[in-house]
Amino acid sequence: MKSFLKSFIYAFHGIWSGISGERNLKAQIVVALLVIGAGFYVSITPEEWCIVILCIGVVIGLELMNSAIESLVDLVTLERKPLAGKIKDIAAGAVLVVSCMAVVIGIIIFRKYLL
Ligand SMILES: Nc1ncnc2c1ncn2[C@@H]1O[C@H](COP(=O)(O)OP(=O)(O)OP(=O)(O)O)[C@@H](O)[C@H]1O
Repeated sequence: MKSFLKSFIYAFHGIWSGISGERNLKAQIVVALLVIGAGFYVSITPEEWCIVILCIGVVIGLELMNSAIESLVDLVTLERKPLAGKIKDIAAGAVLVVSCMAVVIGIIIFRKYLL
């Protein structure tokens, strides 16, 4: 039980260091808060809330993973190497794919309330 609690504390510490160190993550959290505010404002349905929360979680979770991969690459080498750049670019690309998907889903959900 104690180690379970410790893993939670380490995970929260990881989330906090990701947020405090990464500009992109801060921006994504601001956008997520705006979307949540908009959701309350236009009273989206429970099903729409599930989709919105899932999108926010996936984008922020993947961004945290991207930060971890960037840190790992920097730990392995701080020299400019094509493979290091490629790894960082692929990880950033994964965030971009999911972010675009979240934007499209957001437009589909909020469109009917805005029109
Ligand atoms: N070690 C490296 N070797 C080659 N290219 C790199 C390396 N590190 C980063 N890059 C390239 O720079 C892009 C941005 O990387 P990153 O966000 O880590 O910033 P940085 O270039 O290390 O500088 P900073 O951390 O100051 O923003 C990567 O997506 C990659 O294309």
